[in-house]
Amino acid sequence: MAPRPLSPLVLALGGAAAVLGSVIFILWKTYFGRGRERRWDGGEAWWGTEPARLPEWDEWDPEDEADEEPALEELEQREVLVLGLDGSGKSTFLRVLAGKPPLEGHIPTWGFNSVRLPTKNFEVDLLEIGGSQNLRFYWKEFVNEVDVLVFMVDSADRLRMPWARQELHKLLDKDPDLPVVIVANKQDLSEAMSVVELQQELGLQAVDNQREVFLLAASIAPAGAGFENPGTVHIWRLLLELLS
Ligand SMILES: Nc1nc2c(ncn2[C@@H]2O[C@H](COP(=O)(O)OP(=O)(O)OP(=O)(O)O)[C@@H](O)[C@H]2O)c(=O)[nH]1
Ligand SMILES: [Mg+2]
Repeated sequence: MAPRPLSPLVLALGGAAAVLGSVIFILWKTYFGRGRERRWDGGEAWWGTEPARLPEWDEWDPEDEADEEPALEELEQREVLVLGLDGSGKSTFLRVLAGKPPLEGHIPTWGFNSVRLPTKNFEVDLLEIGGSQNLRFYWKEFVNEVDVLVFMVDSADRLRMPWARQELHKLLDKDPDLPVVIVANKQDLSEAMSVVELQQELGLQAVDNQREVFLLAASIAPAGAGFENPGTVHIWRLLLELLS
């Protein structure tokens, strides 16, 4: 059968997607500005619910970060890309880091979303690109631009775990040196997969063990009181460790 010409609607959507991709890319470049070489020396892959070499939860004092404040223009920049399927909790993570309460319900990100957080020695720019299917195509354009990738997973979304795995591996293949923090989010839900299950389901055993890949269990927006999973603070501490 002869190939059919693309319908005007498909062409229009394709054009819109291409324009959206360029807009995201230009905004990213404008917002974050400068290209920079990464500083990674490599390291060992590590698995578990607790990040290695991090201070204990109760040792963390947010005041520490504000002890000495160099002038803003002196601060170096670090870039963190936050990806993951739609509804996995990326916007919630950025909101909580920015000190805002999680939103009720899922409001999809139709483009990108960012937050800039100053620390003692550098500023951290976190960029979320929405996880809906039409935006996933653009993810790979950004992985070479950043210092760390956070890949958010809804641990209770068992049906779509193969999709999460596929997208994750595309990104891992795109940049073999990029440190990756995989967040096994929504551990507060009863149907959530454990990190051991996720290690299997996400195909992480196959990842080169010289690569820096971390898998952290978290409940970023816990539905109830009393949860004890490491959450946003632990992820943040690990990011600071990797970015230093
Ligand atoms: N139970 C539970 N719900 C969570 C958790 N984290 C986020 N959510 C909820 O999951 C839903 C989706 O969260 P978002 O942060 O909007 O997801 P997203 O990854 O930004 O989605 P897109 O922008 O569409 O890619 C919201 O209703 C959140 O409140 C968690 O740890 N536990
Ligand atoms: Mg979002």
